[in-house]
Amino acid sequence: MTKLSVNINKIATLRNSRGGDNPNVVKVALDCERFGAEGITVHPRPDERHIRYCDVFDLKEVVTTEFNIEGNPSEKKFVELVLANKPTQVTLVPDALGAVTSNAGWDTIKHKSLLIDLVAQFKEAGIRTSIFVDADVRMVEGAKETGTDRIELYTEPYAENYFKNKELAIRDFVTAATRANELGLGLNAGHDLSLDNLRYFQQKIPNLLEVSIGHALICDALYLGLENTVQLYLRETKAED
Ligand SMILES: CC(=O)[C@@H](O)[C@H](O)COP(=O)(O)O
Ligand SMILES: NCC(=O)COP(=O)(O)O
Repeated sequence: MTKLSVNINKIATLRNSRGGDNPNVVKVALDCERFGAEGITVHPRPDERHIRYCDVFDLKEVVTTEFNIEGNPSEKKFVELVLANKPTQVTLVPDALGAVTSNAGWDTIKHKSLLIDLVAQFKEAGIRTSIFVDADVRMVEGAKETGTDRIELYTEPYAENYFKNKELAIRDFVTAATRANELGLGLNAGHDLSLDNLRYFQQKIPNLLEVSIGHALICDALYLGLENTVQLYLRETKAED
């Protein structure tokens, strides 16, 4: 069954825009859990444009579902933050410093030794590991070599092509997911998933354990309300054929 992890980055974006504490990210996280969210995801970036490092400590104290921290482990401060908070899962993302948002998965072949060391460090601390990868079988196989528990398929290319040709848009993701299943890798997915494209994705992708969704969900909540929106997304993650 695919779990829904709500990414609350954009709540922090709104909070930071006025320098105060409204909306309060801890309250929103707890409300999302109360509305049915099966996880909370945050992505503290080095410039703290939205989620701040201090938010992670506050959230760790109260989140009772799966807590997923995403970020670039090339930043020593990020590694220290994760080890200090010991979330359910850490998702390693190769973001360039000035990137507007995450826009690519790891080259798990080129960065194999770095990833092996990082995965070992986090697993030794009892933290489940996930590596953000493109829907590329070579990158999936490279991820397996790192010892990671899971991969997260970067789904922006799927979302971008969904309305043009959904069968074509999903093709590489089914191939990559099938290979991950064969290798015994747990399978997550995220980036630009939405109420439009989520049901088809989760129905076609074998053994999808988790989707982490933020931007579209928070945008939808502006019109549909947060409780209703969380439950609409939950329904899409559980929809049978
Ligand atoms: C890794 C990924 O695709 C997203 O989880 C990312 O967290 C989005 O980051 P922004 O919210 O900063 O766009
Ligand atoms: N890992 C994907 C995530 O957490 C949220 O991505 P998005 O839905 O904000 O694009």
